[in-house]
Amino acid sequence: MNKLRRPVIAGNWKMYKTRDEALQFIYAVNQEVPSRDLVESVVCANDVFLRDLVKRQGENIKIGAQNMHYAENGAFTGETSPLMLETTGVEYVIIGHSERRAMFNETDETVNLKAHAAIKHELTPIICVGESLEIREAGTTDQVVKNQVVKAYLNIDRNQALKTIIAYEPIWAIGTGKTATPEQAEETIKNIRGVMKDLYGADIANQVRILYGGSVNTKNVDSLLAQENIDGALVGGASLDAASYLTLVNAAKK
Ligand SMILES: O=C[C@H](O)COP(=O)(O)O
Repeated sequence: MNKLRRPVIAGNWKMYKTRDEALQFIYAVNQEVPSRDLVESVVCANDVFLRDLVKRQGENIKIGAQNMHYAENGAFTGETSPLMLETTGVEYVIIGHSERRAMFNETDETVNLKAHAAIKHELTPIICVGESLEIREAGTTDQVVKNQVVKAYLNIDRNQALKTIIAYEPIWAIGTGKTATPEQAEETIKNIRGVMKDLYGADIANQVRILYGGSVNTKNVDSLLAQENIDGALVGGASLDAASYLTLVNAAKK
């Protein structure tokens, strides 16, 4: 792909896979994923067996969580804190996925608090933004996504911003089989990079990785990653199968 920035392929397993299935996946891909110098290969799994996966991860694949609370502890029944995630050894955490925004009360404010908490605990936040179909049809995608990005990065400084990854996921493309065209994805991601430039300057904006997510699969990955500003993918369904995941990470190799 010959990318300016090191590509990232992050699988988001959502609420799929038992512990045994997850471990089998890791055993299957450990020796097969390309060197980390070429592509950052990540899978984000359920909290219950994160520690088991981290123990068995090879040097070229890393494990992430799919969410966390922003507080270090407190009366938050059922939640996982950044301190707790730290003890599992994970290196990444997805923040603000549209499913969490839609079903679990995630807001731009909590996304920002979680981004701060992740950075503080040396977890790489994969910060999700993206518009609904109504917004795209109304022609206000750029404004809405800009607003999400600005709010997510409130009081995050330049050095901290460098430690983040953004995932642009149009809600209408998630799990629907309806991928944004490479040009649509590139246009919005270029706009996001412009927002980062306004916030932090060109040097930072040019280093932050921005991924596309939404029905990425082995057939469309090449055309999406061929776009100048798309640095990888956040992948749901197509990350569940080891062979499919390996095709995606190999496609993203520099
Ligand atoms: O986090 C991943 C996204 O929700 C995309 O899911 P999908 O690849 O199944 O459309």
